[in-house]
Amino acid sequence: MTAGIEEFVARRVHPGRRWLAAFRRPLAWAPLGYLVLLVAGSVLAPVLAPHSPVATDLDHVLAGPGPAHPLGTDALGRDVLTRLLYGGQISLLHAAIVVATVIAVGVTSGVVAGYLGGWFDRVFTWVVDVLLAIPVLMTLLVVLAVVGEHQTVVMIALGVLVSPGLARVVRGATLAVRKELYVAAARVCGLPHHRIVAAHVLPRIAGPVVVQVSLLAGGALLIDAGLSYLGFGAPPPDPTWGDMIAQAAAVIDRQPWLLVPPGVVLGLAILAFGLLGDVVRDATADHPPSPGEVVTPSLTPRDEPTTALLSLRDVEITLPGRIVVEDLSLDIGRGETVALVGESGCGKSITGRALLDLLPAGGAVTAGSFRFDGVDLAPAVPRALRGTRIALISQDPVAALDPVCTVGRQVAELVRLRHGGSRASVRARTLDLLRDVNLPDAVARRYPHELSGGMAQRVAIAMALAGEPSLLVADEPTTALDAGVQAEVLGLLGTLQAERGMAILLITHDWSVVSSFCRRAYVMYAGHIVESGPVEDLLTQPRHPYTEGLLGALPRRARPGTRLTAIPGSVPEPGQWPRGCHFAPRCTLATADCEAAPIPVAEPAAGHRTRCLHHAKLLPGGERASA
Ligand SMILES: Nc1ncnc2c1ncn2[C@@H]1O[C@H](COP(=O)(O)OP(=O)(O)OP(=O)(O)O)[C@@H](O)[C@H]1O
Repeated sequence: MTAGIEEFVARRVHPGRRWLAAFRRPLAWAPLGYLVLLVAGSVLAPVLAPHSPVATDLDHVLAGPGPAHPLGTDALGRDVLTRLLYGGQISLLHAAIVVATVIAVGVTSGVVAGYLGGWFDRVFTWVVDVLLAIPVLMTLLVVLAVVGEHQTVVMIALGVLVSPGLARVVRGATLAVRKELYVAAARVCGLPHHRIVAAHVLPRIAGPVVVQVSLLAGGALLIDAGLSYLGFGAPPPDPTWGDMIAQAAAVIDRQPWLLVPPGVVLGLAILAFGLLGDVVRDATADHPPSPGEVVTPSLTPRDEPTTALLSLRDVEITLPGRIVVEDLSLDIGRGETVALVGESGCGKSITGRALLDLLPAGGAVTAGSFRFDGVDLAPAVPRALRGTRIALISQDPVAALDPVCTVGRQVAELVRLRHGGSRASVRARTLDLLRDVNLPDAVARRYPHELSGGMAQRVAIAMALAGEPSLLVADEPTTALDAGVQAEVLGLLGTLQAERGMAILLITHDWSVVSSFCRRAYVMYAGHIVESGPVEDLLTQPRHPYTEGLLGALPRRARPGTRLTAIPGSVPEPGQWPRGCHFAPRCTLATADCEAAPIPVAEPAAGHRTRCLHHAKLLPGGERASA
């Protein structure tokens, strides 16, 4: 495993186990236990309290702790312990109202802004900036002046005023999760947004949210006590902790002890919320991974073209400010495996993503036609097709899996979405899918970090198969795997394809994968398809100097004693392409004509097309052959 992958996996240790580990420490239980005690004491105050909270004992005014009054009495002879217990009812309820409001407003708006992005996010950021500039206490005093007698409204107002801080944290965390491949994979699989948020976003941002909320709860208790202290709290005679502190402060010279019980209870409650936040932060921090496993390979490629399933004609794909794919025409038959091959940066992945309407932000198909199963799909693929008729697997399967869900749950989620049915039937179908990709049932209980690269890719394939797609876009599905596992995964794809009659667009830069797995291939260079045809013809008789150059650089095709040839230069960036042939600046056959105007596509042999004016020179006996 490379350092990068280790690092990646380290971020993906399942949080459930971390939380269990974190709560094994006494430090974690102490604050939780204290808060549970406080809540229980307040709720059970009518049962536990030795006196009524308003009963006065004028014979024992400002008494210290004693048998009749374990924590003493206040200036009116009321039992301090009783008032502490009852006071918790109001103080904790107020804190709970603030927390509930903050969660409802802050978490909801933060998640929506982070997940949707775009104009909503821009408006959200602007509003949050404005709200953060408003002084909370000053505004609260205005609210108190207007609706001071309605304490619930005051607490809701406090929640709204402090929620922008949490909303900003939540937005940031959601933005990070939204960029994860498994969220893109869930979208590709057609999961609705609310399900993606519930299943994949919220569990990942739960840590920061709980930390923030626990700190806010402590802060809310403090503000509530402060308001009571200032006389804006619940009206007498109902006790609150803040009110008790205010009364104790008034007689501090006569009975300093009176300040201790409410001060300690309140102080410890605030400390407990803070410590709880620390525990949650530790629980959601990164930990080292468990080692993966190794699987063994076998290869059984299949490829039988039938009638056209997908046809692209003269397609142009634009990313912000530049065209990245131009004049692209491509056909894939039903059940056919077609390769899209070329150097890095030629536009292969962008083409594959356009088929699923998954272009980067600002990207669009800006010209051409796009037919799938006889239906014109331009300018974009309907979302309903994603994950059902057209599915995607990528080169980083672990990143496409949600690290906090078991494999079984992730596959089952898609099975339920696609086919519905009872719990038992979803489970049976899930296990069938895993068996189809040669994974044992036990894998359903594992988390993504417990899988080897090959196993993770099998799971990704199982998830892609859940919708029973007619076309699978496989974007470098074996690049991250070692040679043996690579062959095994390709073999599996071949078997599944033969069994299901599914077409595959295999995006790769590896000619050995092309030759062992596909019968037809499209060679892509700098946004153009420069050559296409049967793989055998491309390998034995390339009709474009770029294809020839790629093949000439393959070590296994070199004759002993001869030097490997490499194509000089590098692929030009979009926007820096020549007007005519994009390959001309690197081509040894190029003439002035090549750069003068766009090059028409020629078909020198049936089904074998090239975008080269000089393709005849590559034939045996041609200029290149005799050179
Ligand atoms: N998210 C993006 N934002 C801006 N430009 C992008 C983005 N993704 C790709 N591009 C650009 O689009 C062009 C084609 O990229 P693409 O990823 O399709 O190439 P590729 O042939 O698949 O290469 P690789 O095998 O390295 O993925 C490149 O110039 C690349 O810089």
